Formats: sequence, structure tokens, C-alpha cells
Amino acid sequence: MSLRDKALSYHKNPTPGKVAIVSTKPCETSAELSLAYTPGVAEPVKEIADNPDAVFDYTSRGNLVAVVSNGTAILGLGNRGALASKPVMEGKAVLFKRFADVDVFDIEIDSEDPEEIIRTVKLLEPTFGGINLEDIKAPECFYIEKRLIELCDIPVFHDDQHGTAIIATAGLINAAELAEKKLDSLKVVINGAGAAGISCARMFVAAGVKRENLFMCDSKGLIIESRDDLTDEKREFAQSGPARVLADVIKDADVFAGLSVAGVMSQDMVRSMADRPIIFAMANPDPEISYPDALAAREDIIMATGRSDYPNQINNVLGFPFIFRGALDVRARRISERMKMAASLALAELARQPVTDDVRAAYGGAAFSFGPGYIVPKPFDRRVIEYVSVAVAKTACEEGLAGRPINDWEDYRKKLAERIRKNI
Ligand SMILES: NC(=O)C1=CN([C@@H]2O[C@H](COP(=O)(O)OP(=O)(O)OC[C@H]3O[C@@H](n4cnc5c(N)ncnc54)[C@H](OP(=O)(O)O)[C@@H]3O)[C@@H](O)[C@H]2O)C=CC1
Ligand SMILES: CC(=O)C(=O)O
Ligand SMILES: [Mg+2]
Repeated sequence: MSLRDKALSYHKNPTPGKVAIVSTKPCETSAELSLAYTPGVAEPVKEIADNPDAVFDYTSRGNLVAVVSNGTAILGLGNRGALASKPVMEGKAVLFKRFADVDVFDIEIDSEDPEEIIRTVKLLEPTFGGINLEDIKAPECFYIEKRLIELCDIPVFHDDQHGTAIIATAGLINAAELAEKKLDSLKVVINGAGAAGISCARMFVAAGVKRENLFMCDSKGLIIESRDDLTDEKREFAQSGPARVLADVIKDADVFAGLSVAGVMSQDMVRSMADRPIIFAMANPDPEISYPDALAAREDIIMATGRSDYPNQINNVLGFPFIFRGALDVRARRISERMKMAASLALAELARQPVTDDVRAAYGGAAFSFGPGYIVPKPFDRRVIEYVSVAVAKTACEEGLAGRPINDWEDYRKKLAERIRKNI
């Protein structure tokens, strides 16, 4: 069966879609019905009306995230509309649950008007403990996220921006170490100046890449100051000098980060890069250059894609479930830059640790050890939650952003491990 047939059958059978609601309380008897519904349900209503914080004690709000999209940048497939984004948003819900036991409602909003999206999400705030924006295209995504962070008291996080940047930065830190290159010496080319490209650029610079060594291209080529079509976000990374295409910019680069579309990188471009180049071809579902093609071009590369079927999956699946887990557990009001960097450093650190039997078992007995074929942890590694969620929660507490700070970190770590043991 082809991948297409398998994927369509997976989504259709035995029940259409990938998610369902599960009740967490028994409702088998008339007595239980009187508690779950009227008259009993009036009691938590009154408690919450008197004390809004009680919503976290009597409802599932504290573990419920909205995955919100309008379908304007679905993976690398472009603007396919809100309805067509639903399989991806249901998929994100599955990953939230599977990897971090976070519940999700997927919300597809049929609008390209930022104000309408902001208003809709703000009105939904009482339902949720956090908002994960997904596959909303640039530049609107920047304004939508910024306004919602200002308006909401719960964390709002655009996954394509920050989730991607957090994992790519972890991968970059480790790949640079393996290539024996310092971050501040790297020439970095980012192809794609949308949600993911801009956020990766910002985080690479925060991690130590020099702004002047970072070259960003969009569909029109290198982003340069003399262009009159630049958004504020693109202008942040504009270089001086003449117009150039990717094939020129990539020469002698140490790093290529692809956050654009399938197939735009050639084997000649790979060969034109510096020694021991780092190539993260992250467009989904098909990368800028395929894993086999890149490796066939030269042997000294450290190669990653966004896909699950090759080594080194640089994909935000390693981020959003675990970041929200940590943020929800301390009731963080927002997800700060320090929390994001803490998540990234935790992932980089975990990849350097010996791999456990659980991970080997989840990957059919395959052996992994820190090296060019293993620069970030595997999503099925049960330790990711302990590393990333703890790092995020701790940083929120240190920064005074936690509404419900944790004191006993060993106990929290044990609870996370327990919570996830039943899922993975
Ligand atoms: N691996 C991962 O975890 C993730 C991967 N991605 C991938 O990154 C890509 C972009 O997603 P996202 O940032 O959300 O989308 P956006 O729509 O926000 O941005 C897309 C960007 O790609 C640029 N682009 C399109 N065609 C080309 C081209 N031929 N050459 C160079 N740049 C091009 C666009 O240029 P212009 O500005 O000129 O229109 C734009 O800057 C997708 O393929 C997506 O799957 C995204 C998130 C996570
Ligand atoms: C992985 C992801 O979020 C994307 O490609 O858009
Ligand atoms: Mg996405």
C-alpha cells in the first residue's frame, strides 16, 4: 500500500479522525448523574463564581490547551484553509496527549482577519489553560501572537515560531559541538523568512550566532536592506550588499536551516558549503533536500529533517507537549524567552546522555549515541518530559511567572514520570 493509501486509511478507520472526548468521572448511576449534572453541578458553579481560581480545582481547564489554526500555512503546503488544517490540529492533539498527557480541543477558525482571530481566541480564554497557535502564516502570526499575549492571562505560544526555534537551536548547539565549530564563528543561511524562519533566526542569535553572520532568504532571494518589500521582521535580519540568490548565499556557509518549501536545495549547493556543514532541511512533509540526496552529495555533513522516518528529526513535536506541560503545572502566565532557552538547553543536554533501554525498545532495538546521526533526543524518550517540562517549570518559578510555584522538584519529577509511564 502507498503512504497515501495508508495515511488515508489510518485517518478514516475504524473511526474518522484521531481524537475523542473521554470522561474522567463515573456516570453510571442516578446518584452519579445528580453529581455530574444538575443538581450537583451547581455547587462548583457557585464556587467558581465566587472564586475564579477554583476553576482549576473543579474543571479540566488547567490541563486543557486550544490548538488554534486558520490553515494559512499548513506545514509546507501553504494556505489550504481552516477546514483542511483539521487533520494536522487533531495530530497535534494526539501528540500533546501521548507525550505529555495534556488535553486539547482543536479550534479551526475560518478567517484570515487577524482582529477576528484575536477576538475569537480571547473570547475562548475561559475554556483553556493555554493557547497553542499553529500553522498561521507570517506576517499575521507575529501580530496575532503579540496581541493575544497582551490580552490573555494564560500562556499563548505560536508553535511554528518558538517550538521550531527551540528544537533547531538544541540541534544547532549539538551539531556545532560535533563539527568542532563555535556558534559565534558560524555562517548561517536560513531559507524561509516566515513564522519558523524568523523565530529560528532570533533564537540562533540569542544562543550565540552573530547577527552579521546570519543570511536570510525568502521566495525572492537574500533579504537585503535595499529591498522595498520587507516586513519589520524581515528587516531585522536584512544584510547590506547586492541582491543574491540562495545558490550564491549558501557558498561556504557552515549551516543551512530550511524553513521554506520542498526541493529548493540542490546537491551542488550542499557541495558548495564549508567543511562539515550542518544542514537542517525542516520543511514538511518534504524537506528542502531529501536526507538520502544530501548524504549522497558529501559524507561530512550533519543532516536533519523535520520527518520521523530519518535520523535527526528537528521537529516541534519535541517542544510543544513538554513546554505546555511545564507551563500548565506551575500555572505560568506566559512563556518567556528564558523558559524557551531552558527548554532548548535541556534538549541539547539530554541528547548527550546515554540512551536508555526504553528508547532502544521504542525504535526496534536501534542503538543511538551522541554523534552526527543523533543530535536531538527521540520524542519517545520518556526522559524528555523530565528534562524539558522541569526546565520550563523551574524557569517560570525563578522568573516569578508561576501562579502556583513548585517547591519539591524531586516529587514533581516523579509525578511527571508516573503521568507519562501510562502513555508511552
Ligand atoms: N520541522 C519543524 O518543526 C517545522 C517546520 N516548518 C516548516 O517550515 C516551513 C515554513 O513554515 P512557516 O514559517 O510556518 O510558514 P510561513 O508561511 O510563515 O513562511 C513561509 C516562508 O517560506 C518562504 N518561501 C516560500 N517559498 C520559498 C522559496 N522557494 N525559497 C525561499 N523561501 C521560500 C516564504 O517566503 P515569502 O516571505 O517571500 O513569501 C516565507 O518566508 C514549512 O515547510 C513548514 O513545514 C514549520 C514549523 C515547524
Ligand atoms: C511541524 C510543523 O508544525 C510544521 O511543519 O508546520
Ligand atoms: Mg506547524
